[in-house]
Amino acid sequence: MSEALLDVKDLRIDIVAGGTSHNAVENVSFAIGRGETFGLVGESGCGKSITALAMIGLLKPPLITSGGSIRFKGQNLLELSAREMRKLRGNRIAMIFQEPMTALNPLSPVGRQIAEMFVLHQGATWHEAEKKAVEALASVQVPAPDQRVKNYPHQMSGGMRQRVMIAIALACNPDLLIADEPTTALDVTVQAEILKLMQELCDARGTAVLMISHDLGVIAKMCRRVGIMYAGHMAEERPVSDVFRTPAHPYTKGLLSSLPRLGSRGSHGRKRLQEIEGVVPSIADFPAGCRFEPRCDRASAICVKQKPVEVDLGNDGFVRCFHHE
Ligand SMILES: Nc1ncnc2c1ncn2[C@@H]1O[C@H](COP(=O)(O)OP(=O)(O)OP(=O)(O)O)[C@@H](O)[C@H]1O
Repeated sequence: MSEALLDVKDLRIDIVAGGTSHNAVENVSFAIGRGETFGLVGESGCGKSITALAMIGLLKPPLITSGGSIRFKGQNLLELSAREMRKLRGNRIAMIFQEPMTALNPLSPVGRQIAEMFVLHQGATWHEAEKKAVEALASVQVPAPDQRVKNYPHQMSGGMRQRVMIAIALACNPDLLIADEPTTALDVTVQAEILKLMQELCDARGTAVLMISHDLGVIAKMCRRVGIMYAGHMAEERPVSDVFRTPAHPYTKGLLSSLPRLGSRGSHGRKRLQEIEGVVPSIADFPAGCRFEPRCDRASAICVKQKPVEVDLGNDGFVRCFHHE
């Protein structure tokens, strides 16, 4: 990859409270090229969302970034002031959350919330910004956008609200869009429409996407490369096609074998992972060695004692496992 747009190196996030500290994310590294769509996948609680929040400077105590770097266009975001980060957020890096209702302001018409982006980041007047908001709503295929701009979030369906979130996120043509489980709260047909829309808009604008999901199926459709997280570690990171053809980490194998077969569908990630025995350990109980060791059928003595390091698999991929395939 030529110089990456985003380059996360050895990111570490700890939970520090009441005089104790627990590690939540450790040694997480990945890079995203300009215009590339990268997927981050893993079970609930593995640290996907807090990794994303760290990238836009929205991590709040007790969570703190305690190591590593997040370089965006060469600049380490962890060194920026709150003011500098505010200028970047929503402008060059935007984020779409799982539940638009919590991200949107319930007391403000959606058009106003879109317009705010143009005023805040592009110096537009409110008059100009409100005109642009209608165009932005049309670009996410909301019918009668000139009327819909006056709606409050509760007057819209879940799918329409998520379209509004996409309009807000893409208003300033960001270089990077972080989409954290953007369709999990929606029903299947709407999910597919929203993902297609997001992909088309980002492709057309050359926007890079960090797509976060518990669903490897969604990632496979949208992304070229994927990072598979387990209990705050990156287990494997590779082109999606390689992961499907030759999964290297035992956890990845488990994830793949619990994907629903064609024609069946499970809507909850947790159910799909039933083929891997056991549950993700809680943060306070992370094993000292490999964090997947208690659930792993290939584990040996070294896995109990030592943390696996990155093993280069070629073709821009690595795995962290002593007994990888
Ligand atoms: N504010 C907080 N205080 C303490 N612990 C937190 C806080 N937010 C998240 N955590 C913990 O950090 C870990 C990682 O959470 P995170 O939300 O990133 O997981 P995730 O992989 O995105 O899962 P999900 O798909 O359910 O959102 C979890 O164990 C979670 O309980």
